[in-house]
Amino acid sequence: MTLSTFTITRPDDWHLHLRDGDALAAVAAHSARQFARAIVMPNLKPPVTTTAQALAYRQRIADALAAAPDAPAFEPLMTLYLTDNTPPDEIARARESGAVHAVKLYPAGATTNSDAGVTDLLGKCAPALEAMQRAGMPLLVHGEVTDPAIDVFDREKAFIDTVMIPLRRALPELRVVFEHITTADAAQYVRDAEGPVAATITPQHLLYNRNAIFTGGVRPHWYCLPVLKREVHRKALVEAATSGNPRYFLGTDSAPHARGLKEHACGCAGCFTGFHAIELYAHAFEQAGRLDRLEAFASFFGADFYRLPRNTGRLTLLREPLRIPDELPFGHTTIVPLAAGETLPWRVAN
Ligand SMILES: NC(=O)N[C@@H](CC(=O)O)C(=O)O
Ligand SMILES: [Zn+2]
Ligand SMILES: [Zn+2]
Repeated sequence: MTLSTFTITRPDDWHLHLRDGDALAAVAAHSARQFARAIVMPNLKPPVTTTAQALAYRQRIADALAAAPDAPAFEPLMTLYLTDNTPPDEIARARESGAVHAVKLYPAGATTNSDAGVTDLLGKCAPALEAMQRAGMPLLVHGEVTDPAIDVFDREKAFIDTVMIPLRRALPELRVVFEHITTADAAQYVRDAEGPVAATITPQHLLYNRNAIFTGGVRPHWYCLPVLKREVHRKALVEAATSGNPRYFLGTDSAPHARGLKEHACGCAGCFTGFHAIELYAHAFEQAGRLDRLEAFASFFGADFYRLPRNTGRLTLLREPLRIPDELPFGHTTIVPLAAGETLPWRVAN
């Protein structure tokens, strides 16, 4: 039987870039329309490295939402940007604030606004990591090595071997989320590893393989990091996301960049899915014949990992075509959502 409506517990987004200023004002309400809460990434310029900065950023998000007409209630869950110099005290302050829910590792140079990131994780960050392990504060990981000698498609796998395994051997009780996994290797690592480890999976990595970046020409709106991989990896991610294993949960990695900075000689990495994320996931799960597993992936497993209550609100999807706009307003410019101009089979009911 083909469903015509589909209702789930209101989902959360466990990996979201909201940016700041005009960009924040342009994108925040899109996420609030779908999600009750989101883990908000700290890679602003300058990065959010202290609890005081995280609290100020949280207020700017609240202000942006208050200014947006009819944005539903939305709770930003804040994060800190780990640096070589993060003091253990800052972890204690973060925990006490009740507003900071995780600390993000960007290997220096790995991705957008990662210049202030970590150069030597166990060498420089051991005091902060030990404090996090004690406090039960999750470490969120952009899991790619930055060695230019390693092929860009192999950087996630190399990260598992050279960083993730030694990290988790040194700090076995540290809670770790392997963010935006893109390979069968990462899915398998997370499935089989001992201890408190989980992973987020984006809609683009469930729906597309790397051919999408090169279909008839170079397609910058499909370029994100970690870059899309081969079909065998996409299939493994679909298998993981729809498996019912609570270690895998929703994190869009919606990463807005102005149109002109994507369609550029050196285009920014990041797919903007904040407008239509849950519809993209619904499409991916339905294609896999597992729409019944969407709710736990989107609304239960992340909250459980973060030790937060599950949401009580609901979100209804209608089987009505959603044409993805060619572009959307973005401050003084525009932004192009992933798969602009295409049509999805589900859309969120108003
Ligand atoms: N995913 C991306 O391609 N880009 C993200 C950074 C990140 O999550 O790595 C961004 O902030 O633009
Ligand atoms: Zn990342
Ligand atoms: Zn991200």
